[in-house]
Amino acid sequence: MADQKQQEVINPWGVKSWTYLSSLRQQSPLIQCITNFVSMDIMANTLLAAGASPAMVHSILEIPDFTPHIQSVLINVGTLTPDWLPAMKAAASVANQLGKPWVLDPAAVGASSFRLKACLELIELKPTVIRGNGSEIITLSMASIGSTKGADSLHESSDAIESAKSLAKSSGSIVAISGSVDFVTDGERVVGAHNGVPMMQKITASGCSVTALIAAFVAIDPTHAFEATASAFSVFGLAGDIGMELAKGPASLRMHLIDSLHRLDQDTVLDRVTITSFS
Ligand SMILES: Nc1ncnc2c1ncn2[C@@H]1O[C@H](COP(=O)(O)OP(=O)(O)OP(=O)(O)O)[C@@H](O)[C@H]1O
Ligand SMILES: Cc1ncsc1CCO
Ligand SMILES: [Mg+2]
Repeated sequence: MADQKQQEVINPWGVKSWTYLSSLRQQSPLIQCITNFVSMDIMANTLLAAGASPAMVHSILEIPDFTPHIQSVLINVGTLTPDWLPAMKAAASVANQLGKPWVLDPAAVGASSFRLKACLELIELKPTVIRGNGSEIITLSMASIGSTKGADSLHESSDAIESAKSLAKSSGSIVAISGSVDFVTDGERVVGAHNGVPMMQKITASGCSVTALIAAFVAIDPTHAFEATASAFSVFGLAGDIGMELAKGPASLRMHLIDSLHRLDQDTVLDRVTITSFS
C-alpha cells in the first residue's frame, strides 16, 4: 500500500493503466466487434491477450438476442458495404438503450462520400469514443472528403488536435487520435500517450486493434472514458515497445506485441506508461 502511494506520486497514469488492465483480466468483459475483414483476427487476439472476451457478431438478425449480453460494442467501417450499416446502427442503438458504451473506428473514412455519410450517421448515435488516425479525425471534423491514402494517414497525429477538440465538442464523444503520440480529448482536456514504436504502423489493423482495446477499457469504467482511452493507448503502445525489443520486422512484432500484452506486469506498467498533458 505504501509502495502503491509512492508510485501514485511518481506516475498516476501508470497506476490508472494498471488498474484498468488488471480489472480487465479479472472481469473479462464481452466485447461485440462489428469490424472489417482485415482486422478480425488481430483484433480478437488483441482482446483475448489483454483479458477481454471478443465476439465478432455482425448479422442484424443476431443483434436483438446477442447485444444485450455485451459490456461494450466496437464498430469499425474499414470494409463497409451498404448491407452492414443497419446492423451497426442497430447495435449502437441497443448499446445506448442499455446504457452500455460503444466505440467508433472511422477506418479510411476519407475513401468515399458513402463512408463519410455512414460515419456521420453513426456519430449521431453518440459513440462514447471515436478513435482514428490523424487524417480520419480531420476528415470527420471537416465533414468532407479530400485527398486520401485509404486506411493510412497523410497527417501526423498532432496535426489533428484542433479537429479532435472540435469533433469532441460537436459530438459529445471522447476523441482519440493515433500516431507517434496518441492524443485523447474531451474537447477541453488533451493528453498524449507516448508509448509505441513506428513499426506498429506496418502491422495492418494495429489501429483497429487499439480501438477494440479502448472499447474493452471503457467497458471497465464507462463513466471515465477519457482516462480509459488514454490508458488503453498506453498499454497497447507499451506492449509494442516491449515487443520491439524482440522483433525482427512487422510480422514478428505482431506476435511479440500480442505476447507482451498478455504478459504485462504491474511493475512494467507503473514504470513505463508515459502520458502527459497537452492542454
Ligand atoms: N510513428 C509512430 N510511433 C509510435 N507508435 C506509432 C506510430 N504510428 C502509429 N503508432 C501506433 O500504431 C498503432 C496504430 O496507429 P495508426 O495511426 O497506424 O492507426 P491506423 O492508421 O488506424 O491503423 P490501421 O488502419 O492499420 O488499423 C497505434 O497504437 C499507434 O500508437
Ligand atoms: C488495409 C485496410 N483496408 C480497409 S480496412 C484495412 C485495415 C486497416 O484499417
Ligand atoms: Mg495505419
